[in-house]
Amino acid sequence: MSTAPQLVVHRDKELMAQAAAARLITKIVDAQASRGSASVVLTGGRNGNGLLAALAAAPARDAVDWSRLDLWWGDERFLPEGDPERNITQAREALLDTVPLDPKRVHAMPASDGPDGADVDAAAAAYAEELARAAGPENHGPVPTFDVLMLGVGPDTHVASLFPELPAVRETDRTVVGVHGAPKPPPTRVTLTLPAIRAAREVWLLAAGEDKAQAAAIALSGAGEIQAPAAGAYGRSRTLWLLDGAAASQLPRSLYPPASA
Ligand SMILES: O=C1O[C@H](COP(=O)(O)O)[C@@H](O)[C@H](O)[C@H]1O
Repeated sequence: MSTAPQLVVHRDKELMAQAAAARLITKIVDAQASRGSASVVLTGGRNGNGLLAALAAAPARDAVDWSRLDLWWGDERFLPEGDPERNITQAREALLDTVPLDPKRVHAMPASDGPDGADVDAAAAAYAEELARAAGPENHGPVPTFDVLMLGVGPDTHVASLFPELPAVRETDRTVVGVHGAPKPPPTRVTLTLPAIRAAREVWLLAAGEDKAQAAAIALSGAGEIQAPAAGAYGRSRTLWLLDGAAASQLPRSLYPPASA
């Protein structure tokens, strides 16, 4: 069942990143207190990396037990290990190299020079198996119940590497698929599918900047998920849109009324 989106609009993208980082720290600490460990799915893109950089700069980051955190990715650009355009390379630079993570709990999506070579579909299947191995009987299917799954929203409403009208966004069975011919470079990618995204307890969609305004308005105004993939991203218990004022500027008044004078 879908959870209705809740909106939080911050003044600007810096404040949004700082507030989202604070929110994430609290979620991780709470999950570790109640379940022993936490699992978070990271996103690439400007807003996702902004959040990680804000987290790296937050003194409260020391409240997290980094050794009891599983990190997964929502999507990856299918490029060689260490390529500066890979989402994990950017995440390492922004945060991961500065905190004491357990390397066994950092679940990178495969690279194009990994065990499956340039076969992106085999790489996607391998990641699906890794997720399935991590899922326990308490989970609802072949993916763990992630505590928080974050998604950047592209100006075309794409989330992860689910682009409008491409086959990946229509996938109802597999949890991870290879993407061929993405409109945003690089064309070859690996992505979680909507069913895998919806296994998360909380899904957070990050949208800051004027170039996200139209996408946010479309996705939050009842568009279909095939045309607007962000509209199909929701969590089991919560779906949270974290926006800045610029990204919220085209939302219908019923969703985001103008502040009273
Ligand atoms: O290519 C990608 O783009 C989206 C959105 O990125 P942004 O820079 O427009 O915020 C991102 O969420 C995704 O993970 C990434 O692979």
